Amino acid sequence: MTELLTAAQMRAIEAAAIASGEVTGLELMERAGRGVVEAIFEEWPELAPSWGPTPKPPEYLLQDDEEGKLRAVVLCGPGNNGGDGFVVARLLHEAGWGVEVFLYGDAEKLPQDARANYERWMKAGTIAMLDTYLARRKWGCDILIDALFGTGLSRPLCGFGDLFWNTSDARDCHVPQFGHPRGRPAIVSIDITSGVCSDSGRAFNLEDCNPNAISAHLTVTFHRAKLGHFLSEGPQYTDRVIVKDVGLTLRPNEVRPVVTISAPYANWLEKDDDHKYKHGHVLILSGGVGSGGAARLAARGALRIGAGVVTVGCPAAALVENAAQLNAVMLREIGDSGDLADVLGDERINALCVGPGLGLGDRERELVSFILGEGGVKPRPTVLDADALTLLAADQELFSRLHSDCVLTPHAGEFARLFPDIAEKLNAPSSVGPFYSKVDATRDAARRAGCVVLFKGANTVIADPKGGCSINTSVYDRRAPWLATAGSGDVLAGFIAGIMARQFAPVYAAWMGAWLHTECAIKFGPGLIAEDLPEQLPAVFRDLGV
Ligand SMILES: NC(=O)C1=CN([C@@H]2O[C@H](COP(=O)(O)OP(=O)(O)OC[C@H]3O[C@@H](n4cnc5c(N)ncnc54)[C@H](O)[C@@H]3O)[C@@H](O)[C@H]2O)[C@@H](O)CC1
Ligand SMILES: Nc1ncnc2c1ncn2[C@@H]1O[C@H](COP(=O)(O)OP(=O)(O)O)[C@@H](O)[C@H]1O
Ligand SMILES: [K+]
Repeated sequence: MTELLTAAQMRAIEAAAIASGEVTGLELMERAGRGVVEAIFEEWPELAPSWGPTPKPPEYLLQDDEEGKLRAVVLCGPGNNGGDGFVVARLLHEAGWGVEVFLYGDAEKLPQDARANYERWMKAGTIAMLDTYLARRKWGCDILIDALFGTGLSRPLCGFGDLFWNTSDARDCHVPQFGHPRGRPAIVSIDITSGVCSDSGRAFNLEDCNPNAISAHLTVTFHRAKLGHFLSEGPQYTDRVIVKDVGLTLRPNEVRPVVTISAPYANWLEKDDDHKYKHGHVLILSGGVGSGGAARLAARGALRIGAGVVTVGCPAAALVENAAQLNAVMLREIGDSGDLADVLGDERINALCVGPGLGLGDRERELVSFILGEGGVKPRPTVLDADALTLLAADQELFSRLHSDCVLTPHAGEFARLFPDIAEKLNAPSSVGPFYSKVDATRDAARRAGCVVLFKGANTVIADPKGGCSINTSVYDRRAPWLATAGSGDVLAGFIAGIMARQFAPVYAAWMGAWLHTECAIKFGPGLIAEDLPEQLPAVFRDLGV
């Protein structure tokens, strides 16, 4: 589990540390710059001063640099991100590199600590204006440091993205051992790639200029990753994010950070030596003839994840079709709410899953309404997905009966139907940051619904009504785009219902279900179809030590 911070939270942590006398701003900046240089040498060990024979620089560099030095270009902005850049320039220079620094903005207006590091750099080298670098249209370096803007960027930039498409010496820059096949230098962003909002991951866009953000091979951030590294377009602008410790202590009483979900403990998932009903009984409602596939996928997911018993309920006409496809999963006729009341008379049924392939007719509305307490039925932990979400979106009275043991699992389209105003705010073009993020939207939705909301996508955000929020990341080393395949959401709904049947609170069931779902996709790899997902669980459990 890793905490992810907003720019305001990071500033508050830094300010508290400085105010307490624990550290000065200047020392923090020095640690940040040192962290960047360390990360560069860790990422490309052949560049580190202690690494064996001096690496041979590319030929074009030898022409204008007889000493055969490695070269860095550092682009510094007008704030403290630029200050970090001056520190990196100085440290690389001390390590024997040829370093050129270009400044965007007015040196006289640099904030105090950045100004101090500007002065220190000026004793070692020179500074030119950024325009001269842009006009040169040559990379002229092995590593380019993006220290233009960090967490303080609040308005769109124009023109910096162009730098990466108009450079004539890109081919000459090809240095195979750096592993960048497009022939660019290694591009390293300090804190966050300039042009990306650190709270939302959205790029600051201006209509006439595209792209507006820098694309980096590596981003080095400090203390904790920022939300923008994971959300929205943020991950598209960097291949990797490394977090460097700068000696700050997070004060959890002062900030309530969003967390990334990590592997559940094995003992949470282990079963004790008890009988099947002690491991819970899930009821999944299915649609009519020809529409049972989604419920069957959910049922398979619920059973594999460890529910003791799983039952699918369907109309009489669909019994034969479902019976032909189900073995370990049980089957009951549920035509209307009377049938549902009979089945729910069995108190051992302790988790419900409703929505996948359900349908949108009167029968289905009646069933969802019954599950949500109409007629006095005891509310049980319930996953509402797919068609159940569409029914909720169309019926305010139904929506108002959601309770704290519900989990809503919308994808972006369902989210927009359920929470149109929130989705509009999330998708509205905006030029002033920080932008409203998927985290903000999911938190607002959970507060309104009064239950857990799991907002799906490459990054799935899970929020509870009290503001607790976590992200199941599926980017960087957990990338699994092949999970976007028909029916995979149905399996996820089944996973969550199965975990709730094992008596985990809805929010834990949501985050464990989402994490295991991605893990199953990673385990299988490309070519995955929804049916494959539950079948990966035994191997995933083995890896976890369950
Ligand atoms: N505060 C601290 O003590 C530390 C800060 N650190 C660094 O400082 C960064 C944050 O510094 P700042 O808050 O100064 O923010 P930035 O350096 O990200 O930039 C803020 C500056 O850019 C200007 N600006 C914003 N949008 C602009 C635009 N579109 N065009 C032109 N100018 C624009 C602002 O008016 C402000 O002057 C972090 O990302 C991190 O790299 C690190 O050195 C660690 C210590
Ligand atoms: N690019 C992606 N990378 C990783 N996971 C993704 C990506 N796109 C979608 N997913 C995941 O795939 C699942 C798709 O669910 P959903 O949209 O409900 O599909 P369906 O209705 O076909 O089952 C969700 O769990 C979602 O988080
Ligand atoms: K930056």
